[in-house]
Amino acid sequence: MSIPGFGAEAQVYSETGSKGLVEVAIPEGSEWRIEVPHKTILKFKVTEGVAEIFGTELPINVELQISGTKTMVYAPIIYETFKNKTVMSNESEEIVEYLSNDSVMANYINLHLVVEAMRQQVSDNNILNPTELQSGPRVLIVGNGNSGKTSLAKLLSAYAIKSDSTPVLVNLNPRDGVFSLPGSLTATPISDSLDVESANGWGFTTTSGSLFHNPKQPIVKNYGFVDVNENLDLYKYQVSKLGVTVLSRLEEDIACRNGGVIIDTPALGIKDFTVIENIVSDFEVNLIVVLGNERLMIDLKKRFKHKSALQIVKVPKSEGLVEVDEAFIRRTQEESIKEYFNGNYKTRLSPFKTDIDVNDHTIYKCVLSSDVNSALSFLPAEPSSSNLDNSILAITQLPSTHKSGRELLNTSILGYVHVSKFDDAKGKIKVLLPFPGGFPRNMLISTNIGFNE
Ligand SMILES: Nc1ncnc2c1ncn2[C@@H]1O[C@H](COP(=O)(O)OP(=O)(O)OP(=O)(O)O)[C@@H](O)[C@H]1O
Repeated sequence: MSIPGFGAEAQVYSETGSKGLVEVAIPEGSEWRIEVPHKTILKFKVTEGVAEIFGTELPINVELQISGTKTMVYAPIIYETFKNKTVMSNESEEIVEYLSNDSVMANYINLHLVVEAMRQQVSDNNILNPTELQSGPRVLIVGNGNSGKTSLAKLLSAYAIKSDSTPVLVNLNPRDGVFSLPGSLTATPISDSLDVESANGWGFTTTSGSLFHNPKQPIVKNYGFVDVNENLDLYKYQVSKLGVTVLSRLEEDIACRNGGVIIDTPALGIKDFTVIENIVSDFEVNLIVVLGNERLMIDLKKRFKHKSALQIVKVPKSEGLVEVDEAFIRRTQEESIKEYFNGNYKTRLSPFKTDIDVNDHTIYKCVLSSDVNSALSFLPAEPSSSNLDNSILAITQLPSTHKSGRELLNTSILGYVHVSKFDDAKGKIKVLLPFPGGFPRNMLISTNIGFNE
């Protein structure tokens, strides 16, 4: 047996007696890495000690279910020499799981402590000098694709909650859809724990029913595509509008002001410097965290050398990162869309199907940069079954009385509906709403996000 803290060897305990139940003891500082395919469910519970998934502490003796995910359970402390235990029922050959003591979590925890110290300094100042209020750290996470940016954003958010801070989490990766659907850019004040069982590990937004975790309420900007290069001008525009909203939230809300901002991004390299530069100025970023890319850190330091207040640090990438292919990403997006309307095994939602008359609504569509001269616009959509069936429509905050598509650029999104069928003859759209109620007479945007029920 190895000594905890001294390169403890991974150990998976054998059967506990009941069929299919396996006990796993996770040594302090080790990770239990798990890959569960879609449609396969892994049930497990922590029976002793302390275990967390990207910073979110798992409850003791509560069975959890995860599916369609690649993740890890981390044991941060020694608990009675080595007894951070989980029990899992693993009857599927397809689940990959192993223990590893090669973890970068200590670096990430240190990063959290640095960020938390910045918050503490700001909150002390804001108590002592209420006339000269400062804002907490605005942290931008950048790196290559699959470098662990989202995992680090989850971890910094989860640890911030544990430290009683309320940061605003900004997701600028339209592929993910955080507390919203893919295609959106969101900013969400985080004051309660994340739901590790949800489709993408973040959790639910507000619903009509009760939830196990407090729902999070994001401000949502519609981009409408999953790839930032589909319409880079529109992407940058929406990012800057979101920046204005976030900074004004910080002005108004002292808890968020002290908590600062955590920004997750799509894969960005030095060739995307203008995008990074825009984000830095839109969100008044004062700390850039580069994930495992020395060259990018050095290049950013050179380019930003005129900004003395901007710190740029590098943290290592995890060895546990797994390649996630396009098919897996698409399935995860589908699962999060399904969850948005129907909930999951713990939270059953009651989506509502209704018909709306196309003549009562104004529908605009997102445009590809390659299709138009000015990419900064939404164009009136010609409703037809070929472009509306099995698609997602965004309901904007703008009443239908507004007649200009230009104003759509400055509005936010109330929510999304799914179009299952458009009846060309009758001009009726069959839509699925997340919860019952009248369909708002607001302007609609047809997105490029498709979904088959
Ligand atoms: N230590 C770890 N052990 C096991 N899996 C991990 C670990 N860290 C991250 N992962 C998984 O690796 C995958 C890629 O990580 P993540 O999504 O955080 O990267 P990313 O840089 O945000 O990716 P992208 O650029 O595609 O948005 C995810 O499925 C994540 O859950």
